[in-house]
Amino acid sequence: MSGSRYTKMSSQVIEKMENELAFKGSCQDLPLSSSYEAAMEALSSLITRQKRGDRTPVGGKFGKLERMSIYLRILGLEEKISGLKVIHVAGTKGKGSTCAFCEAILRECGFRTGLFTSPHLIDVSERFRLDGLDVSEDKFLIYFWDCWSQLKENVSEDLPMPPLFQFLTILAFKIFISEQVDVAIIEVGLGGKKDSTNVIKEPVVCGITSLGLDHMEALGNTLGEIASHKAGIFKPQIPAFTVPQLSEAMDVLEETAGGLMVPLQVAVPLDIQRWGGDTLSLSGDHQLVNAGLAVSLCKCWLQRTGNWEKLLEKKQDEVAAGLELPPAFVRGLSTARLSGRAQIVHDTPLMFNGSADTSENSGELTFYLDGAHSPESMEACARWFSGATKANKTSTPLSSPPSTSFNVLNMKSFWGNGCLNYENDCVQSSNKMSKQILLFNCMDVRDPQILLPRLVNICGSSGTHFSKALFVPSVSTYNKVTSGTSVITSDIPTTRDLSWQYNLQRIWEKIIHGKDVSLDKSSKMDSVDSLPPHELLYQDISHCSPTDRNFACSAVMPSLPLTIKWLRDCVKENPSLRLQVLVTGSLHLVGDVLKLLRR
Ligand SMILES: Nc1ncnc2c1ncn2[C@@H]1O[C@H](COP(=O)(O)OP(=O)(O)OP(=O)(O)O)[C@@H](O)[C@H]1O
Ligand SMILES: [Mg+2]
Ligand SMILES: [Mg+2]
Repeated sequence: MSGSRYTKMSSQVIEKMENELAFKGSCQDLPLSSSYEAAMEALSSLITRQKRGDRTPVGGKFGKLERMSIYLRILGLEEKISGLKVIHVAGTKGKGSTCAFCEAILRECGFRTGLFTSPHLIDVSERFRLDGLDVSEDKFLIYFWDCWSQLKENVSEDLPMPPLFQFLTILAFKIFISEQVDVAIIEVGLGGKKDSTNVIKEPVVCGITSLGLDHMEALGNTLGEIASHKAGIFKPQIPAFTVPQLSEAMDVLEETAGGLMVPLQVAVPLDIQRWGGDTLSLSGDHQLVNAGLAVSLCKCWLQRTGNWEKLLEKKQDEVAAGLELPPAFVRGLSTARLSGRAQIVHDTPLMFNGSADTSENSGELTFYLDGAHSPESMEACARWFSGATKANKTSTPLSSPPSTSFNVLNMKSFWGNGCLNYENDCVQSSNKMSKQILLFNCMDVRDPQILLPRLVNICGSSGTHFSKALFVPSVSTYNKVTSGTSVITSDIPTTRDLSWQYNLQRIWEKIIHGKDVSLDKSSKMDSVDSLPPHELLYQDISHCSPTDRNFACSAVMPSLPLTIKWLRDCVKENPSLRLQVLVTGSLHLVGDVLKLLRR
């Protein structure tokens, strides 16, 4: 175990460089067809056309977990998985965040970490992190093609290639085992009992995050049924933690735990007054619940692997000085990151070092990105957005944003508690006219009749009102796995069907006007002329009229790249404007926006 990573830094750095070189060497031997794009093509071929909730087996005579075991055996991984010291996390909402907190905490404690989360936003490699960083392309390619070719050699009618998520799970195990991580933090894909990740037989500890109604087509219609799927990750006598739940869910968790002699405890949400840090790196009140769970999971993991006492020995002074948590925990909770969840991106022509300041000639454009797509998460998202835009109005604490993986000139991006700006920006901001804009899309399996009113009501109850809503199709789809370098064109496909977006708009207008409004629109758009005039954004809500052809409260936008350009042009044209754009409803949409802002 590399418990004292920091003291051995120099030799480890050398070793790492040697490894990377060795990797590069072996990559050069890969045939051209084994490039990253080819890997994406291969992955895309694993996407099953099966509708969610359709339970007919997608191939072969074996059950899903049975197949997982066979694949792992083919790859020689089955035995080795038991050597991984796993934290396994299921739940409806907060899995990724909880896992990200756990990863950062244990890395700060000095361990080599592996983190497997889903879904990804921009590039599939985001799903696999080693020591807090997305797996490098070189390593990804080696492990990917290794798994791919071995499985391809062994497929048969009874045992076809695994579907996408199963393959990605196998790949995660392959990477973490080969890279000899000290801890593997594994997020369940869907449910628990039947999830591909549930081949883990003896995790160190299990976590169940907030439970709610989602994926009912696969998991059942009641909270109890859903809880029963999630509790399917419990293993005999292995400790488990959850968060405060409704009794309908908690009863089922307790019952399942009882049957397996699982000691199940409820982790208390983090007390922000007493935790010893400044701000959590992931914002929103709901993150206190996730952080509390992560603290319990990590503490348990450290105890069960014999490292808790060691950690206390080293840091006893600080802990004795009255801090609630060991300093490594505080550092982890203050730095964990997960893109597209309550993420703020300041899209200005300013550079990070502030040297190219042209903002006086331009308005401000800030994106608030949150991939919420279920009713509960939409509420959490609404509360966060209201709070974050308010915090900005009163120009509260000014601190430097944490560093980010983005390194682009015209974008500042960070994860924070609504503390948006550097000092200079706040002064400039004070005389700008703020407008809150919604940029929304959701998949047609979601119910916008629930999502949109929730968003409007929660925001409204804290005084946040959207002056406009823009409905736009996402660029990426479920049919293709793309890489971060894949091109997003601004062309509008002539055949694009926007009827779903018009449907969203109709629901929106009904919420705003309190009655049905008839829309006389063709559901196809094929020209840039279809973009609304910039004035749409300047008018205030009192000018909105359901009879106005341009629907002043909302607009359907023909393409996302054009929408971003349109927003940028709007603020360029109007220096006194400050647009705060909430992007939500779909992780695809959020990922696409992030991708477009990066360049
Ligand atoms: N504890 C929570 N309670 C309610 N909503 C939450 C909670 N944690 C996160 N969310 C909301 O859910 C969204 C997704 O968060 P996160 O990625 O942590 O969850 P997840 O369980 O991994 O979700 P997914 O189903 O997308 O994999 C966040 O953007 C936020 O809006
Ligand atoms: Mg989910
Ligand atoms: Mg997730």
